[in-house]
Amino acid sequence: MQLITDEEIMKNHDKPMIVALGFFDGIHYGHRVIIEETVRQARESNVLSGVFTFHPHPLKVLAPKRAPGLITALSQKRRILAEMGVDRLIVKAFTKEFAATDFRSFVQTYLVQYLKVKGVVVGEDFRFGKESKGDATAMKELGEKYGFTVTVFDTIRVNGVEVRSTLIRNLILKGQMDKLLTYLGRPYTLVGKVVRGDGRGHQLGFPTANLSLAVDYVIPDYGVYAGYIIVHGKRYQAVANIGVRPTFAKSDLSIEIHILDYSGNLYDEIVEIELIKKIRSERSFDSIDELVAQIKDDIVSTRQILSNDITAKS
Ligand SMILES: Cc1cc2nc3c(=O)[nH]c(=O)nc-3n(C[C@H](O)[C@H](O)[C@H](O)COP(=O)(O)O)c2cc1C
Ligand SMILES: Nc1ncnc2c1ncn2[C@@H]1O[C@H](COP(=O)(O)OP(=O)(O)O)[C@@H](O)[C@H]1O
Repeated sequence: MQLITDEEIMKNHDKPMIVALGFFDGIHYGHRVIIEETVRQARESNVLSGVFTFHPHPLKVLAPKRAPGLITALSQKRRILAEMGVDRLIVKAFTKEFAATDFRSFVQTYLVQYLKVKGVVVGEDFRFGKESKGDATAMKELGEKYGFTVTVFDTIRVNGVEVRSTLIRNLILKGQMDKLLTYLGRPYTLVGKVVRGDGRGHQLGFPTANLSLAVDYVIPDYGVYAGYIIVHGKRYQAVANIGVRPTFAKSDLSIEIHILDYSGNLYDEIVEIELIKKIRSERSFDSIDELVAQIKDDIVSTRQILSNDITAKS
């Protein structure tokens, strides 16, 4: 998959393309339907398939206080889209200046003049251009004017529920990872770098890799989760504590992962954790012995949960 960013967008691309437009945070089940249709149409018409997205999240620029936590970092979107067979990922830097572009000139300049778009695929709630004045109806009119097709999808439902990024975010916030799988189509995954902590994990007998997150992710409900960690492309069973470690009178957010049946140095490695199921809430223990006994129990629960895990890849 070819990545096209800012300056490269403003060139004349000669190969025609059918493009899905949106921020696509999470690339959840609904997004996948839109993107799969884009790839299908492109193959049928023998043109390139593309996803046109923005970075960072528009609200991060326009109203930072209202910006939601992210479900996917750009690097994750990139990998998922490549796996889906998308030919081009176009990432437009979202700036205040760009946000002031009239929706007609966005279409005329970016889609028609530079990208030679033959078709556009969007969800019914897609809004674009200055003050979000452009919508699906406007896109259809512009399609007729410039000669590209416009496919508009109603919001996709699963089990009668509309799948939206907000729904996914709320399930993460509530720690409902198993329910989330239905709507996201894969486990919630966070990318980060392993940094040094207080060195207490080894003393407890359970070393924990401390994750410094790559982006402002949606932070799951504080607690202990069974899941996996991916290191150098290899997947290990793991148990994660997400919270503030009240036992040690700490208050900053920490994401700590103990990897089952593993020893090795992970400092400075970029790793990915997949959260499969919440085991319990984080709590304060009266003694280290009690915490250690509970961690042992958490590990037993983790093994049991992962032995029944439908996402386990053998
Ligand atoms: C499975 C697991 C569960 C944990 N649960 C809690 C908890 O409920 N409350 C708490 O204060 N610390 C808990 N911890 C401890 C901290 O997350 C952390 O491992 C410990 O403070 C060591 O920190 P360090 O890596 O910075 O040395 C848990 C650790 C693990 C591995
Ligand atoms: N099974 C394991 N799970 C997690 N980290 C491990 C494991 N074995 C070794 N390590 C290493 O130990 C480090 C964590 O040890 P710990 O005593 O908790 O120190 P810190 O407080 O710096 O995180 C990890 O960052 C990793 O490099």
